[in-house]
Amino acid sequence: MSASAAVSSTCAAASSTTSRRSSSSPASRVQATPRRSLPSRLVASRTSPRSPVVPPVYATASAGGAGGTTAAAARKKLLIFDAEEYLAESLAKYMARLSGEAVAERGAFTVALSGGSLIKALRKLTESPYLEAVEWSKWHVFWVDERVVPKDHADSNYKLAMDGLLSKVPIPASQIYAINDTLSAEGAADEYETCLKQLVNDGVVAISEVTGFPKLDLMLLGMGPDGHVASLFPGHPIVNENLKWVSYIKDSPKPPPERITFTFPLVNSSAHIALVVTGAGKAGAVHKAFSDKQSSSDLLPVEMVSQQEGVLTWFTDKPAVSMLSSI
Ligand SMILES: O=C(O)[C@H](O)[C@@H](O)[C@H](O)[C@H](O)COP(=O)(O)O
Repeated sequence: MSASAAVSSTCAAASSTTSRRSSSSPASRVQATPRRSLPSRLVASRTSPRSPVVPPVYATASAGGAGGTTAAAARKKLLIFDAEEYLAESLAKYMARLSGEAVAERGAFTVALSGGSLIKALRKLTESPYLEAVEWSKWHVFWVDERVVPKDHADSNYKLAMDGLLSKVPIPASQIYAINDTLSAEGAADEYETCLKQLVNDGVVAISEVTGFPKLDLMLLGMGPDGHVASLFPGHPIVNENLKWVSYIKDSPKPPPERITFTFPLVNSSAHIALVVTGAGKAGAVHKAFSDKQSSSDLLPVEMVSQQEGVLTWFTDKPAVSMLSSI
């Protein structure tokens, strides 16, 4: 059995089996060097001697864009990096800062992962100084979207994250909320929502006073060339779901077809959202997302990412923004 399959925690089971699983998971077996509890401002200012953070070449709020309101635009930040290496370093620093702030404020850091290239971009978190400085024991990890496949399947976002990140940092296994891969897509989505409700009741997950939906500290999104985020695809009715926290699809245009996904009201209730978008294949969708000429009738899913509170930060590279004329 693979390392990722060995951790069989599901969202529903997590709260009742905390102590048993936390002592036996690959994640909890990681022997990090003794953690130095640094204030978040210090964590944020540290850089790795091997790969110094190189400032992004451009950073701004968009002139208009998704959501349309001036307030929403003012909370959008575009970071463009010369190399993926610098993006990864900056992303780790950003996450360490947010983690430090959330732990200081609420005693927990709630973060949702996507699949795809994002996980590779998180690799610096497994290295010094982040491995030692981040309070991993306070992390609660969710999936923005997940493919409905067994957890040890090559298509599983859980496996991807476990192999690339979660098996290398000491987050208690009971705080890693995988979907129940024995259920149908519908059943898994319902159970995941129930799990979130339980964690809201337990005070682990906050609730947005503005929207009434759960307010995770950080939502990490990738974007497809078609402008999809999570498993919210262009033209699919799921993008208009406004009641459920977690929903499902059985006809995803990106394989595999069956997935569960956070809905837009949940995504947009987050305290922070990071959109990690690299490569020339994404340039068209990035261009549309930053265009001033938007109409609500043809919004790409990425253009529907618009928080009620908090900041949306784009982590990009030059190829991804190559169609933005003002840069
Ligand atoms: O499970 C999934 O398919 C993802 O969550 C999906 O939303 C992904 O983030 C984008 O497709 C971007 O993927 P890339 O970064 O690999 O292009």
